[in-house]
Amino acid sequence: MLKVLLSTRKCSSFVSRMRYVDRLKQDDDACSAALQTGRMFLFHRLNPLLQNTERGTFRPATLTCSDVQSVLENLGADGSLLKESVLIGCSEQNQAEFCLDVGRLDQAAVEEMVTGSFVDLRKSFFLLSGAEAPLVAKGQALLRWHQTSGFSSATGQPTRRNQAGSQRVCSSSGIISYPTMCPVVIVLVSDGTRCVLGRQAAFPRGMYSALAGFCDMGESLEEALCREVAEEVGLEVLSVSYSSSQHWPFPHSSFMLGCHASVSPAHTQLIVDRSELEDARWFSLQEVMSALQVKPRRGDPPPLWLPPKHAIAHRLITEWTQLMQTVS
Ligand SMILES: NC(=O)c1ccc[n+]([C@@H]2O[C@H](COP(=O)([O-])OP(=O)(O)OC[C@H]3O[C@@H](n4cnc5c(N)ncnc54)[C@H](O)[C@@H]3O)[C@@H](O)[C@H]2O)c1
Ligand SMILES: [Mg+2]
Repeated sequence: MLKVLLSTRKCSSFVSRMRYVDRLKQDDDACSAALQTGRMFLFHRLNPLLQNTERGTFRPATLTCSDVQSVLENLGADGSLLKESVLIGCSEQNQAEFCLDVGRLDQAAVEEMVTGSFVDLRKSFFLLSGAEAPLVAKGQALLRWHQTSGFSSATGQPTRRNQAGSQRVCSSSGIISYPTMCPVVIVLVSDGTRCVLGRQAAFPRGMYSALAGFCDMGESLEEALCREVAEEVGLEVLSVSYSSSQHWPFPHSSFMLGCHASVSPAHTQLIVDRSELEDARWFSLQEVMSALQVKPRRGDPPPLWLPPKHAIAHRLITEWTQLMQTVS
C-alpha cells in the first residue's frame, strides 16, 4: 500500500485552519467578516500582481482589504467590486486569503498605486517560489471559473455565487455547480535502465518531458495511463506506481496525477504518434542526469533540457534518477 509522508506540521493548527476555511465556504456572513481582515492577492485580467523583493526575487503582492478599498476609491471604482473576491485559503497566521480580479480598472494606474506589476501567469509561475506559485495558480483558476460560469449550462439562466466563491447556484433551477479540474495522467516510462521522454511541437526548443494525457470519461488512472502510453509511443505498460499529484493551471485547470511505469526490456521499440508528439526517445540515466544540471539561459538550447522544478514532470524525472542510482 502507498504511504505518502506529508509533513510533521502541528496537527491542531492545521485542523483548525482547514475547519475555518470550510466554515467560510458555508457561511456568507462569516466570509464577509473575514474579508475585512484578510489578505488579498490582486489579478488584472487573470494576471497576478507581483512585487520585487530586496533580494531581487519576486513575490505575489499581498494587500489588506483597506489597501484595496483605497485603490478602488482613488480610481473611482464601485466599492462593491470587493464582494467579487474569492476565498483561496488561510495563512499559517490564521488570516483568510482572497483573490480579486480588477480587470475593469486601468492596469497602469493600479500598478502605480500598489508598486507592483501584473505578470502573465505562465511567466509568474516560474518567477515565484515553490509555496507561492501554487497559491497564485489556484487564485487564477478560481477567478477564471467564475468569469466563465455566469450562466447555467443546463438552463441558460444566470448563476449566483456564494460569498467565498466556492460554488454557484442557478437562479431558476437551484442547480449548484462547483469549480472543475480535468484529470490528466503524467507518466515516466522506464525499461529498467532508460526512460522515455517526449516533446510536443509547441514546447520550447530542446525541451522534453514525461508523457501526459487527459483521462477519458469512465477510465481509472491505470487505464488512462496504459492507453496514453500505447497511443503516444506504442508501448505496453507492465506495472504502474503512483508518485504524487499537482494542480496545473495551463491551459486550464488540470489535476495532474504523476506515476512511474515500467515496460519489458524485450519490447522497447517506440512507435511515435506524430500527430501528438514531435518526437519521443529513450534517454539514458547519464543523459538525464546531465540535463538536470542545465541552467536556463539565452541563446542556443542544450541538446536536452527538462521541465522546471515547479512541474510534476521534473519531480518524476528526479525520482527516477534517484531510484536508478540506488539500484546500479
Ligand atoms: N506539469 C507538468 O509537468 C506537465 C507536463 C506535460 C504536460 N502537462 C499538461 O498535461 C496536459 C495534458 O497533456 P496533453 O496535451 O499531452 O494531453 P493529450 O495527450 O490528452 O492530448 C491533448 C488532446 O486531447 C484532447 N482532449 C481530451 N480531453 C481534453 C480536455 N479535457 N481538455 C483538453 N483537451 C482534451 C484534445 O483533442 C487535445 O488536443 C496539458 O494541459 C499539459 O499542459 C503538464
Ligand atoms: Mg499527450
